[in-house]
Amino acid sequence: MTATDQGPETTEKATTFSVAGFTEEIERSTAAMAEQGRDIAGVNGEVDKRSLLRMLREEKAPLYPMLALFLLSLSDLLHGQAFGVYQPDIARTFGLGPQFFTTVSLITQVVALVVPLTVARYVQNRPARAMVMLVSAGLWCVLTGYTAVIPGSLMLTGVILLDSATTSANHTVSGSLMVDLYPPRARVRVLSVLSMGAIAAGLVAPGIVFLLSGPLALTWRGAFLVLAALALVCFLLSLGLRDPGYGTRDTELIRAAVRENAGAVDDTRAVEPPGLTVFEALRRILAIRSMRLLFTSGMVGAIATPISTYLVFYYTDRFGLDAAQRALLQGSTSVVGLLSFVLLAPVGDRLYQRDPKLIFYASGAVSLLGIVLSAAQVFASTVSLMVALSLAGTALGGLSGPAMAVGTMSLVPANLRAHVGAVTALFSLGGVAIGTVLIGGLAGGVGIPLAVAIGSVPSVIGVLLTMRAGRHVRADLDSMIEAVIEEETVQRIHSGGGRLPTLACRGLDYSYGPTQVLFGVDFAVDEGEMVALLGVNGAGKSTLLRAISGLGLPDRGSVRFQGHDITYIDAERRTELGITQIPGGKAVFGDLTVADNLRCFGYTAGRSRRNREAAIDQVFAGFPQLAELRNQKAGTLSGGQQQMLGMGKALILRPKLLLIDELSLGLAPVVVGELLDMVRAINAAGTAVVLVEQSVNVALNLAEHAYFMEKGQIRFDGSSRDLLAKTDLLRAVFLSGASAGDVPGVDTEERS
Ligand SMILES: Nc1ncnc2c1ncn2[C@@H]1O[C@H](COP(=O)(O)OP(=O)(O)OP(=O)(O)O)[C@@H](O)[C@H]1O
Repeated sequence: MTATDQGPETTEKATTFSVAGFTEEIERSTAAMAEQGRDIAGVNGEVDKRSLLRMLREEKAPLYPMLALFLLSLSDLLHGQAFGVYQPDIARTFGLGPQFFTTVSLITQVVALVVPLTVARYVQNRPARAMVMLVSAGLWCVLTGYTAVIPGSLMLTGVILLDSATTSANHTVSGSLMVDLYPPRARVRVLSVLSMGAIAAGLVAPGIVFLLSGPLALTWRGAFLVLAALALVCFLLSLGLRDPGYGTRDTELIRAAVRENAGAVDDTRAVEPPGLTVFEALRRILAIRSMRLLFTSGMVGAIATPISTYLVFYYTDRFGLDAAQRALLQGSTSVVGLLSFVLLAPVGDRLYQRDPKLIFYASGAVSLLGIVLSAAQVFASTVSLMVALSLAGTALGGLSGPAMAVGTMSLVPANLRAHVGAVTALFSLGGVAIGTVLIGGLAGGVGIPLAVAIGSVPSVIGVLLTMRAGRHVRADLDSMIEAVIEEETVQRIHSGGGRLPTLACRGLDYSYGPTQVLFGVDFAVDEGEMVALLGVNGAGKSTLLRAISGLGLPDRGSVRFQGHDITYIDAERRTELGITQIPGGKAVFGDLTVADNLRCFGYTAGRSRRNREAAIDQVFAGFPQLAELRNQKAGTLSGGQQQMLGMGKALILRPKLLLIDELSLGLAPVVVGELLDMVRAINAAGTAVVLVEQSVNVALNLAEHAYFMEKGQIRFDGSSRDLLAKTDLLRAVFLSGASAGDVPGVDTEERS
């Protein structure tokens, strides 16, 4: 539970309900396992001083996957390079102008947006990342080979698009696969080695292309054939790459530790977490505060992306650099980048292991320096100064690059890590689009030097956001680890024969914008139970219902339905799972007739026409008043009749959990009586009910189990009878003037 200085300190527990034990068991387990979880996840602050090779040997992490990942990136690079270099020759052969390539490139941008999200969703609950990479690499061979004999521009378009799709698919899964292949403390160094490999290959690839077109005098078709053969070699050598499964070297080990702690041998998962849709996965990732800041930082920072293109033009014009000199500058940048990885990546790794937030700060500092150096280039008076400034920026990149990439992945649940790249691409594409217009406009208007200086401002804001993200990283890593422990504890409780509550909310924090209104709320409802949720105006009752029904997302904590984590599941999917909410006073479609309103609920339940009409007849039998008004528009009904119609929703959907907000508000006692009879009948048929009420009488007459909320916290969790004895709590409700009824145990004097 979140410690907070707001609101009351403790929850009074008057009676122990079976569900209370559930939340407490999870609380105990997460507290007991947190330190071990951090240790397994490699974020306990201890720096592992073993050499990479020794660590990999001791932790039984083979080198082969690293080699395969390198070969696949090499293959990616070679065929990409070939397209880049031979584009003008291909264009000449088919009589194509730059228009053709810019149009195709625009479509590839769309592909690059759609494919990552689709692939990330595909692999979310399937360890198929190695397969995605190998299929992509296989297709590159075919596409590169086919390009050698390509007949015309139509097929060329197809090849370019398929190539872009497979490249995006490959990039989407590679980082997440590497993370699962190697132990947490080796990851930054493994990624550094792979990055160095990619830079080295980037230096060699142009040489190969030069060799093919220069000394060997091959046409572009011949060169593509040779490159296809090289890609084939890379593909064949990588065929042994396998997906080890999600979280095998972190979250699965934490789960095993929880099992061991519980003395359990059975590792089956009785309560499978429901898969998330793309939208739900995005919501899940964006609910992580540091990730939200990082994505925003990425978007804002990307505004400056076009600056590098303008700088190239600027060098060329100002210092008259020819192609060879530009290539030399490019080559030296790669060499400096390589050195930077060799020398600085180990420092970044140590910083990350000591405290992940340090790498966020270091990354911010490096970027800030990079921005200053890049802006200073436009004011350099000589080529050598300009080159020195450009290289100085690159020289620092190795410090934070790999550690930031690993740190970012570690914040996200294992099976959603492939989504990180996809979301990053989405955000930065927005930034690039803004930057293209902004920097382009500025360069034309005020000249390149001033445009570069002004364009650097968003980058500085991006840096500040990255540093701010660093402040939340520790808490977010802990939440991730806690969620894994909680998930496994639920499995243990279930497989140990324990009962899972119908609903269990744990440690819910909820905010509207900057205002936090729920503070560490624990709330559970047993199977078939009727629970009253009481509290004064503004205590947070409706907000809690929002988090349960999926109308709003908590900042922290979990919502479980029959053991399944549904915290980030869409409201409609919750309805399908069996959660229905009847919101106070606004439960109907005013423009539709009574009968059509009921039919709408029937469609939601996906019932057959016959069953739907039978269920509607049942509602009319329960509320004869509604039967008489069946063809009247719902908006013209009285408040009580509208509530009856709303209640019809529950009769038709037959949920497992029914949430009712303010049933009795403003209604005549006789109407309330009728509605309550129906609530009793629904509950007696097996539906668990949460009744949010301000009328203490109504709630406590109906429910045996009651919660009392105050200032966003649960103040009381126990039997209604015991709550009635808490006159100090109930007085607050009365003083708010919400109830007119008499409450046994609260005399008139106390109420005044
Ligand atoms: N959409 C919103 N935007 C901003 N603040 C909100 C919003 N909805 C509720 N709040 C605030 O959140 C707090 C909790 O409100 P909530 O409606 O959950 O309380 P409640 O216990 O259900 O009270 P009531 O019975 O008055 O609805 C209140 O301070 C309220 O002003």
